[in-house]
Amino acid sequence: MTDFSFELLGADGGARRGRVTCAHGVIQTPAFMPVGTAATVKAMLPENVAATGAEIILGNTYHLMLRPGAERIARLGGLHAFMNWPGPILTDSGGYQVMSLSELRKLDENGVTFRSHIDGSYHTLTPERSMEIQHQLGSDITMCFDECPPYPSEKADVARATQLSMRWAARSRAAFVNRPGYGLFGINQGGVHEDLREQSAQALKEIGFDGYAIGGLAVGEGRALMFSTLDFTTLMLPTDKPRYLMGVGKPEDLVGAVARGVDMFDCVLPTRSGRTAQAFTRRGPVNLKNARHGDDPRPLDDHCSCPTCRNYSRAYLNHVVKAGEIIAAMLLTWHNLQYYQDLMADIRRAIESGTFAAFEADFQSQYGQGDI
Ligand SMILES: O=c1[nH]cnc2cc3nc(NCCN4CCOCC4)[nH]c3cc12
Ligand SMILES: [Zn+2]
Repeated sequence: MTDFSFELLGADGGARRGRVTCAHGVIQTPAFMPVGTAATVKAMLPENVAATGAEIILGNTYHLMLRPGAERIARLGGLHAFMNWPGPILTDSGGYQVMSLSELRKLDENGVTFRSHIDGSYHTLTPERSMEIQHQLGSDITMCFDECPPYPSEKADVARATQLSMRWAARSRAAFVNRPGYGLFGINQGGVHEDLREQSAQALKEIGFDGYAIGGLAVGEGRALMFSTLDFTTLMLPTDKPRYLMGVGKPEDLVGAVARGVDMFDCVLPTRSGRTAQAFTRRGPVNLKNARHGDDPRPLDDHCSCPTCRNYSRAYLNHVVKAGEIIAAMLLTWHNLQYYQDLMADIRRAIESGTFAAFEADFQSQYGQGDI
């Protein structure tokens, strides 16, 4: 079995072109990970997720530990077999979703005790239990257990959460089952504060990880503050390891974050929007509920090769959206995932050819135009 590795293949300004190798395959970076929360990328068959060009998907520990249970998935052969996704899987640690989804009971040095949003049962997540669950799922990339402070927060509380997260990072590292091909990523915290980000980066580098995520962002701080925080944070992280910006984001966020040295992304936006009638196109988002599409025979995006754009008109999409038909979620989700993967492929090609700055300028001029 090959070891977990990251190769930096090239750079163009701050943008990097790389390749991650892990147990279940190779990931070209910059990469976007579709979110497969409850062992499914909603409204998509796994083979069709792969057809969009996605090479790695994200699974949520919080959801899977509550239902159907990590031990059950392990008994059934692990998450790859269970959900029929043979490629790489990254799982989050569960911490962030406990804070945003469960009826939080208590957070202390040991971990978090909470009630399930599904049936009210009590559960505890600690760094050790999170590592055990992610091991049972068989994730190629395991995330450290951390605490993501809300925004805005007093700097003192960001410092407290950051220092706790660094102690939890050490416990995560100690509990992680080392296997060739399987990696553990640390998560940099510190809010929007350069000194706290530096302390966190130092702590993580001393422990040593296979990749470094940037947490604590995309929590309401806004794009300008996210980008200004990235401007100094990515430079603190090792250049020879992947950098993963958690929960991001909109197409404009992806392009701007790649320019600032980010290699990996995940976000529910393309799939969630697919279920709420929003489609992404190279000229910006389009709401298919809008009556103006009712007689429009054109495809969503005549530059897109997905089945939705090859076979259906905007008029049809408007109809099935208004009728609440299941195919609406299928077609719009597929298109959105294809749009995100095509954007990442264009970004990778631009970095390879040393034209990323021109690509970014062209993207910004087109994307903001609004729909045709
Ligand atoms: O520090 C973090 N640690 C561990 N997981 C995270 C996940 C995160 N996800 C976001 N933002 C998600 C924003 N989404 C945008 C689309 O709509 C849903 C929310 N920020 C995040 C920060 C962290
Ligand atoms: Zn399409």
